[in-house]
Amino acid sequence: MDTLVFLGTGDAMGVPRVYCDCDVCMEARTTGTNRRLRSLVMIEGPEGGFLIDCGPDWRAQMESQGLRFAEKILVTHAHFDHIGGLPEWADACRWLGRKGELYAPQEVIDTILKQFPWLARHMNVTAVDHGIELGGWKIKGWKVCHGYNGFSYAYRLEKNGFRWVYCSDSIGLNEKEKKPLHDLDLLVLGTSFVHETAPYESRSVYDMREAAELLAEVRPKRAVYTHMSHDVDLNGDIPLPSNVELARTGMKMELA
Ligand SMILES: Nc1ccn([C@@H]2O[C@H](COP(=O)(O)O)[C@@H](O)[C@H]2O)c(=O)n1
Repeated sequence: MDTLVFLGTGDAMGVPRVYCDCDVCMEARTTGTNRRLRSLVMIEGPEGGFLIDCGPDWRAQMESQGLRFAEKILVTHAHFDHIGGLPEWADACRWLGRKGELYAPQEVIDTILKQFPWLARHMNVTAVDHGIELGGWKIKGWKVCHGYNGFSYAYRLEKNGFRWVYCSDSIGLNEKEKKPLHDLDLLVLGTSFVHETAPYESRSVYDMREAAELLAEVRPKRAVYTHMSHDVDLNGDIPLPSNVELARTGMKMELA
């Protein structure tokens, strides 16, 4: 059986935010329930495992699991909070004398290699625009609106009849972008805020009110929210649809 492990559940700045003394950030610094590294998940299973994304907390996330090597990483988009750990991964590949396998859509690969041109010396890079199979999962990606910050990709994964989507960075999806979100056993959705009050045109990720509307439309059996900022207090009483839970650092779920 495959397991999904949430190694990072935070937004681009993580929790606590360096500059912030709010209650959630202070709690994150002390007891730590709200301590959140940048969003990254690991899929583990008998046919092999892989990571989705490789943000700047990748090193700490590997250490937290006692992992010494990541062989395969699938990337959603080329923003710092999702690719900032790639140079450290490349260094690990170099010093271990092993090639990593990096997977992403071609336009994402182009941006990554422009920013970190030496990566290609230490890893094989594969475009996934026509789909890919990893760990026995049939995976199809599609481009999703990331609002003010441009675009990201979401991935739909299917194996042994279990269907789930990882969509960490999106907002205001149109009908075409929503289509692969139907008939899901699990939707992992990024929701940076409970209720984000910034002007819509300055925003880049769903908030939890908008996410509830999306879920009412696409009706996954279950949903997990991730990519959460310091607006989200895991000790608080956040109104959520009955089939939704909030991801916690280190949380594991069976994908069956
Ligand atoms: N072209 C860009 C634009 C933004 N970034 C980084 O992405 C993060 C955006 O945060 P979200 O709330 O939209 O997830 C932030 O770390 C920006 O610095 C980038 O790398 N490239």
